[in-house]
Amino acid sequence: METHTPLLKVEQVGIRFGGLKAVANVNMKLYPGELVGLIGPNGAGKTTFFNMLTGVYVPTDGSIFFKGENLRKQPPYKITKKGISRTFQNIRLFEELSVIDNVKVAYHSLAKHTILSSILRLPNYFSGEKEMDERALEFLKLFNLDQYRDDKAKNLPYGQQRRLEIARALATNPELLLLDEPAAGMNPKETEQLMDLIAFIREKFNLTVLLIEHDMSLVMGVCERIYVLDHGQLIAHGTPEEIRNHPKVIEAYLGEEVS
Ligand SMILES: Nc1ncnc2c1ncn2[C@@H]1O[C@H](COP(=O)(O)OP(=O)(O)OP(=O)(O)O)[C@@H](O)[C@H]1O
Repeated sequence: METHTPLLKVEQVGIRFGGLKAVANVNMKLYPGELVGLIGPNGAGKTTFFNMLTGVYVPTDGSIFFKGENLRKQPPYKITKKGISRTFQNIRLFEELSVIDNVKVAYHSLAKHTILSSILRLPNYFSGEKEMDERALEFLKLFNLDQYRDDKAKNLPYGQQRRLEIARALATNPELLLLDEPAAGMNPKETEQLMDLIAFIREKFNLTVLLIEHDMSLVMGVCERIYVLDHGQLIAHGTPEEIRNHPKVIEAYLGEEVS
């Protein structure tokens, strides 16, 4: 694995909010095709780390390289175009839009037709729209959401909304997919199906996936490697087996079940 060039290289990254060091000295390498977990107790800095990877926050220290390019001060939309896509811990769908439109908005910027041709309803507008409909529908089918295509996103059952968020994140053609607690609020069966789906889309779309999860047992089942944050610091990284038995991890999760 170490012989490949990393897709993502994070060097000594940190961020302060006033006096609070939310994340400090984090190093991480993700190689193409890996499914890697990022775990840690509440408030450990996991979401803040995602926010730095996606340009929502500019790190106070360190560098983030994606395909060799420094992402410093790149705005979120440019980072998305470069190939990093994410979902959020709290679902962020366009609630009033239909299920299919939630997917279509994600890749509207990649559409071939121009604004003028859509205003004038020129033929390439219709062929472009048709192509987008077909592509969006393919994503929906993959996620078993096609039967809901015209329903408002807010009317989907909770578990389906979570799946729709992932479908939308995929529609921007990412190479790196960041999933922030995708199974939050799901029942065990939905969670298991979701983990299978994540493993499947990783293969199908040649993705590298970084998965935030609070529940250790869940990440242990699907991830090849795991990074552990606690109080903003990386306290361990390794295989699930190494993490399971790591004294610092056990200490950080003291009082919680490490399965
Ligand atoms: N914009 C901000 N301003 C001030 N403090 C912040 C900001 N964003 C995050 N923090 C703080 O940074 C720390 C890390 O928070 P973060 O949400 O990244 O943790 P987390 O590991 O994702 O937690 P959880 O598992 O509960 O989601 C917390 O103390 C949080 O209050």
